[in-house]
Amino acid sequence: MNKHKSRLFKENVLLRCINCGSIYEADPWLFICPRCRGLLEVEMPSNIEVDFRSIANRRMGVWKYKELLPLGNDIKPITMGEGGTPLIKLSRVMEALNINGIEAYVKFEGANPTGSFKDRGMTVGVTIAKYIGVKGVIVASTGNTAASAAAYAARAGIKCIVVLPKGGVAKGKIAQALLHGAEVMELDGTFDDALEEVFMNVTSSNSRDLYPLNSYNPWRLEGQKTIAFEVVDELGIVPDAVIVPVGNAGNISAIWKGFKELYRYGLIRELPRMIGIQAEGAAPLASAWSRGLDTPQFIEKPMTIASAIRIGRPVNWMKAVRAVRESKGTFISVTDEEILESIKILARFEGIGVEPASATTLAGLIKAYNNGIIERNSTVVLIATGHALKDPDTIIRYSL
Ligand SMILES: Cc1ncc(COP(=O)(O)O)c(C=O)c1O
Ligand SMILES: N[C@@H](CCOP(=O)(O)O)C(=O)O
Repeated sequence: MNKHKSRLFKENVLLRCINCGSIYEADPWLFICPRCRGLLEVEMPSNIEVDFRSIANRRMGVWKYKELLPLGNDIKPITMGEGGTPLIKLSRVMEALNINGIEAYVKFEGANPTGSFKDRGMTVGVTIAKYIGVKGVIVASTGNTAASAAAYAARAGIKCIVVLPKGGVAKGKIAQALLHGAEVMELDGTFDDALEEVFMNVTSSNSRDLYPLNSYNPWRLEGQKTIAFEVVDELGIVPDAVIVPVGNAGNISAIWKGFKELYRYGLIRELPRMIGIQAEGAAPLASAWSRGLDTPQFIEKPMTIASAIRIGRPVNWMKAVRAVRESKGTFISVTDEEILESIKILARFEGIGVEPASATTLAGLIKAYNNGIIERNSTVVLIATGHALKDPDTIIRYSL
């Protein structure tokens, strides 16, 4: 029997506060800077021995890039082969929309085991939860985080508690959480209220029975940065722009972190522009951006048909604003009508079925092209975050 437990984190992995820059030792339970209450981000070691060619024979997916993840090399992951999602070139859509001179791809995250990009984060987050020996995991959710946490917790043999905004979650996602045995609690209020409840409970309690896996947990976001790795690995170039739906704002931050790390390790020579898309009724970041404000104006009652991104107080707003600013990108808002139309276009012209939040990316591309934000001869990747089957009611209600 091996008496020495493998190290949870690689040597020289640290946590850095994104607000005051304080540095801390890697700690699975540290989420917020004790000095200034800013969010933390994982700082990877300054050099890493890996390049895309040396791992070319490995199976695609999150763990293909294990050298670029903070977990110790001997840690056994809780995995279902997540990641390695298709990168689908758009052709008929571009013709139909008369968008010329742009090469556009959809990174179809709906092909993950539970049908959304959250699986990339959960494989890392639940692996940590299992290693540290908690009884279970806890999340607030608009649905996909819940479905994913529930499935990975089931695979790890631990509990999962999900707190959902009552009436605010698409049916497919609630069904998944229940199917995988999660304890589902509904709260009268918004997702933001639910997240605050979970956050306050976890941080104010001394108990370490339940491990929180929302995106204020910087370790979970490490799994999501592999979207950037896969895009470069498969395309063979760095796209000019990456278009990402923005809700709690963790994913755009994680993807940008992934690109920056590739750059820092000398694996790429350019960086893409990050374009974050919000739905008009839930656009604290896009509306602040368009007014030239530094901080978002939070929305008490966010409203959009895209329930996954019906979020008024994005917990990762500071990371996301930094990603967009550093990358010389932008935030854009799109209407519900534009979202519905984009679902239909992707489905009819390319056979790609996405949930409403994901369709913001095509709506955003159309706007960005029409406004000259994306120039001719650009290569653009749209991150289609979740599968159409997540939200069948919207498809039927709007006769899509
Ligand atoms: C399908 C889907 N797309 C986009 C998002 C937005 O991602 P983020 O919260 O990381 O901004 C979410 C969840 O928030 C989601 O479930
Ligand atoms: N859309 C999300 C909202 C929660 O985001 P998280 O990244 O903080 O978990 C969901 O699916 O619940």
